[in-house]
Amino acid sequence: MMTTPIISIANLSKSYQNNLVLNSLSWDIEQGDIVALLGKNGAGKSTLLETIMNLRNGDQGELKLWDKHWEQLDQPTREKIGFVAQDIKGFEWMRVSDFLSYIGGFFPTWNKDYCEQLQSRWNLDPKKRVGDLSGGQSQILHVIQALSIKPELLILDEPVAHLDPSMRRQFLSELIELTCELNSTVVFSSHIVSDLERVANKVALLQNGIIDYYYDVEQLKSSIAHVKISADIPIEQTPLFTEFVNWRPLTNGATASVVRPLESSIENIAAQSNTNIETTPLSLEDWYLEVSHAAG
Ligand SMILES: Nc1ncnc2c1ncn2[C@@H]1O[C@H](COP(=O)(O)OP(=O)(O)OP(=O)(O)O)[C@@H](O)[C@H]1O
Repeated sequence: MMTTPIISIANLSKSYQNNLVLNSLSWDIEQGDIVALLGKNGAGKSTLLETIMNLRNGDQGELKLWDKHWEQLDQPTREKIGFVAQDIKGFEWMRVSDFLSYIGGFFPTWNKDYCEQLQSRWNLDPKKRVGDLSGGQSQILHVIQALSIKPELLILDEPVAHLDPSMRRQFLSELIELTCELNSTVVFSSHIVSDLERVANKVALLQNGIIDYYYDVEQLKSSIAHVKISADIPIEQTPLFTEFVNWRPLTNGATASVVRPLESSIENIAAQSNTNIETTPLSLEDWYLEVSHAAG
């Protein structure tokens, strides 16, 4: 059954002076998905997420949330969206509890009890001043703020960037568990592959100004592999092998990496190309290295 995507982007472009950051990017995100948006530093993740949030304007293209342009979204719908920007400053003199009640005052959907539960769950001291929080605690504060409206759509720009490695995974998985209880759709950016494992069900890779890869995580994990093709002669990459990158012909075959789910099975490809193909599974980490290397 076809459903309307919760976020629908068509041919979105955005440049800063001569720097083309988004290049006719199209992307649909379905209701209920937990999407990890990967991309190198400077790939344009913040630009994309802030454009989705209507905080930046694209130069061209179309963006719809719940099948409506921003100007058509009514206030109750806008209040179903939680957003955590990358670095948030301000209100430094306020105590955590005062800050949260102040912000809560702007949202009819604010759930005070839930907000307090989250503060104790993540050990955020309500008496501390916002300006005295560590980078990680400040991120937790803003995630609590975004969750306290029980959002239907939650957009997080590098939500765990300031947490130490042991906390990153734990906090992210608790956060996603909570959003699953709320049935929220979540998009979070990161440049670290291990952040998405066991947390996201979809992975998107932003590079060269487009969503170059967008797959179901499990489907992708079961497809990606390093392959060694054996033959009597060097094998060049042909149109049959579009899901492969880093193709290297050898005197007796070739090596390459499968980086997208294959249209046909490896056995079929081997039979069609009259070769023998050995595969070694790739980790998502290796996949990310291979695809970003291939993109240059
Ligand atoms: N306001 C701005 N004015 C000019 N250039 C900008 C502006 N904001 C971003 N850029 C440039 O656009 C590109 C993309 O930046 P963006 O912050 O969207 O990337 P990112 O993927 O979020 O990076 P990171 O992972 O480092 O946060 C970078 O080259 C950046 O320098």
